[in-house]
Amino acid sequence: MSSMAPIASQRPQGANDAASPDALASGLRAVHRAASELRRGTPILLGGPDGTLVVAAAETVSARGLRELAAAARGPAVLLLAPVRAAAVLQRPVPQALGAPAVGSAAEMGVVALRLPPSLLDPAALRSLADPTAERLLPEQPERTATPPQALPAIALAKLARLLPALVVAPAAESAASRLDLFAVRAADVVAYPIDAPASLTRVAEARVPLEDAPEARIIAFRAADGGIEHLAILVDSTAPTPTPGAVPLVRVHSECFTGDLLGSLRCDCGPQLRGAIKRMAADPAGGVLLYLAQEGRGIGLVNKLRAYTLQDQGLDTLDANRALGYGADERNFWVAAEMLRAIAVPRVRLLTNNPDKLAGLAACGIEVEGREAHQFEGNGVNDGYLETKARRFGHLLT
Ligand SMILES: Nc1nc2c(ncn2[C@@H]2O[C@H](COP(=O)(O)OP(=O)(O)OP(=O)(O)O)[C@@H](O)[C@H]2O)c(=O)[nH]1
Ligand SMILES: [Zn+2]
Repeated sequence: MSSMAPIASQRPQGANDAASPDALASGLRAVHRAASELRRGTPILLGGPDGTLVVAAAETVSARGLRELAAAARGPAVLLLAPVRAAAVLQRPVPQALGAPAVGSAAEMGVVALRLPPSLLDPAALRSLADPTAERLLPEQPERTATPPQALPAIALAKLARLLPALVVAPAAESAASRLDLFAVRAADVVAYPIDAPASLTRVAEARVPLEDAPEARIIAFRAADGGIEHLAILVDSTAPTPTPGAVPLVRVHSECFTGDLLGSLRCDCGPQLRGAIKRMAADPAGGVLLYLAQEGRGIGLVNKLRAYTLQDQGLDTLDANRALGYGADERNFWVAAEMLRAIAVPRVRLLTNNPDKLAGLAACGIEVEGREAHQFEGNGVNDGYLETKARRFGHLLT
């Protein structure tokens, strides 16, 4: 495949199939730009079939952003929160259906709207409502109200921006976009993003990078049309005495973990899994491929992972900490991995993992998973509870 050709070989059903490559790229770019606006505290417009919302992130919005939001609105602002966070803010128990939803189930998603009295339309109060690690006494309690249209895509956009899924929104006035120079994005592009972004990957660079445990390793970088962070494929040639090139390779799908991979954090098992996978691939007669995906913190981003760690120090486990922030237990999908494997002509794999969702996820994306090899490391005294939670609540396979 030419290095600049898009990899959109097998776009899944449900994506915007009629879209030309140009339309696809402009939709992706618009989502990425809207996410950046939210990250810097600026409101955006989110347009859908039932009208347009003006949207700002509770975590980042400034007093100026709130004034811009009010100027663009034709109705009162409400706060959108994920159901588990809303239940905490309202000081009510999490509804039964949400107490123990299956990982990745529809019950994990959802959105609740709260009316915002004027005393809470203030950046510090909004941050406190959004962030369970930054709670403080508020002058008033918000009340539940009707959920506006486009609430779900709005929450999805906050998650793509790796912000807390907590948004101040209001119905937008007709002329808001032109009058106030706010960036506008279509809800349909936000919804299609998780599938369209992997379909737009291109190979952008490749180099030989000898590694301590794999002297012949090569790294290939892939970039999506949104301009986001690149994903990497690390090709590990076999150093076994009798290599069998062409045999089904060992593949590890590894989500980035700054703390574990780079700093040697003892909270997780990512560092040993990363280095251990490369060592194992080099020793395997078939060699291997390690896909290093820009999906820090199971897709919630480093900042939210640090917040999740604070909640874990207060007694929650890794799964409930994600949910308390308003995120699902695992926000990843593995389309990116499948597209990268297709691009390097590896349609069949032996997968190095304990995670049954990775096996199912890759298979659902068209990769033939010929077998699984366990990739288990002993606890280190700090991560024992984390490993136990992965086995008990995420269903990780122990052998
Ligand atoms: N949100 C969150 N993410 C975490 C936590 N601990 C580790 N991670 C992230 O989890 C990801 C690591 O998961 P993977 O190495 O793909 O492993 P896995 O899903 O456990 O499956 P295996 O293939 O069996 O290792 C990385 O992105 C880490 O940053 C945590 O407590 N909270
Ligand atoms: Zn980790």
